[in-house]
Amino acid sequence: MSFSVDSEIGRLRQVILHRPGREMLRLTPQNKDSLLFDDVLWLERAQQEHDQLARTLTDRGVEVLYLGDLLAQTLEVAEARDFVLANTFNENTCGPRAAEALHGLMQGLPAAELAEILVAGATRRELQERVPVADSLVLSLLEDDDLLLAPLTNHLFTRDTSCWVYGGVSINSMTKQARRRETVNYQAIYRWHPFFADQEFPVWSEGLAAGPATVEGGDVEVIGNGAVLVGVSERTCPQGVERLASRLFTSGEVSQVIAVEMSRNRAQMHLDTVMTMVDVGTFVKYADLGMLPTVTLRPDGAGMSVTRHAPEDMHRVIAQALGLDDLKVLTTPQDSLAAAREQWDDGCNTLAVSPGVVVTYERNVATNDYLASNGIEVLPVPGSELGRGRGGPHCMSCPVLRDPVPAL
Ligand SMILES: NC(=O)NCCC[C@H](N)C(=O)O
Repeated sequence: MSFSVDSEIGRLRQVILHRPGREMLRLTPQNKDSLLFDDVLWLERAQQEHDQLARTLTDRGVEVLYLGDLLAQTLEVAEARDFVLANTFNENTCGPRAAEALHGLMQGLPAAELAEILVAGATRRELQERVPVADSLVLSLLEDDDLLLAPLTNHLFTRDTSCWVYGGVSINSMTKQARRRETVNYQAIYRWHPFFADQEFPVWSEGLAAGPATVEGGDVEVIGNGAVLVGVSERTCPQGVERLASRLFTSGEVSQVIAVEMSRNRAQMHLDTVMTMVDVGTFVKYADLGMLPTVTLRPDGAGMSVTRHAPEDMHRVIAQALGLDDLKVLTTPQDSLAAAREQWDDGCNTLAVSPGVVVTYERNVATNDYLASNGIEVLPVPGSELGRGRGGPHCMSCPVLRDPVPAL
């Protein structure tokens, strides 16, 4: 079988999710900001909510692959384990003394236990109980409950760290320190997990190697017809977009990339926090986003052409990329206070399971009603706990396989 995501809305067949786990128990009022959460969360309830998201998908025939399982199975492969450990426990991250001891300890753990620690992180106490290290300056300056290995609380948002674009995957270099180690885990999974290792597919970005040319998957929307929409945002920089575009153009699979120039702020950290595709030629869009400048990149000989468009042309530019005269843009009629609240709660962050059928957070009542009144089938899921990390169904899902959208 091969993997392919050639639209945002084709029938979803396979998706990677991450069920929140013990990493969330590390969140405190003191560290939540650096871990990119707005509050601590109640893990059991978050897991119930997440299970309901997964059930909603499986009820629609979607196969759910869990990141925790993929990582554990990957770590059974010796080369994968070496790669992950070398990029997690090394002299730059732990200092030479602790790195040596921890590397040795982790090499000996069963794969499932190691996978759990890599995501949940580890405190000085937890590590010292297993392998006492007397000569580490790094460990000696930590308190017992300080985290030497940070928890990966944002693995929950599987969309961002890797994203499938037509027949290949972009393993992304992440902007925020709290998310950089997620990339290590995905690089190992895509290279060594038998599910992926046995297949041929292009890798548009090899993760860590992209360094400061950051792209996050929440900014990448595969709108179809050989086009990709990418937000230039708080998280995705122009260098990253240009690099991704040149790889996509070389493959011949993509004929244009439209970069959307966004403001840089946390509430709108990725394009999918303000705008997602819900049906053929149809987007849901945050009321106060307005019209944004866009830049169209197209292959041009060995290079690319770069065409800037005024903000008022935003919808027309996207429509033309889809071969349409205009877009249908669904913007919930509500005052800007209500609109800002629903945007904060990921009202526009929908995950399509097929054209015109989307999973959304149930709390965004006005947006959900508006979508339904425009013929979109809404599958609401709870998100009171999950939403504390500022991501909705689109952020929490990495589609690996979608059917092509049937011709109208
Ligand atoms: N695509 C998305 O918008 N993902 C949400 C990511 C939330 C996460 N707490 C972050 O700040 O990166």
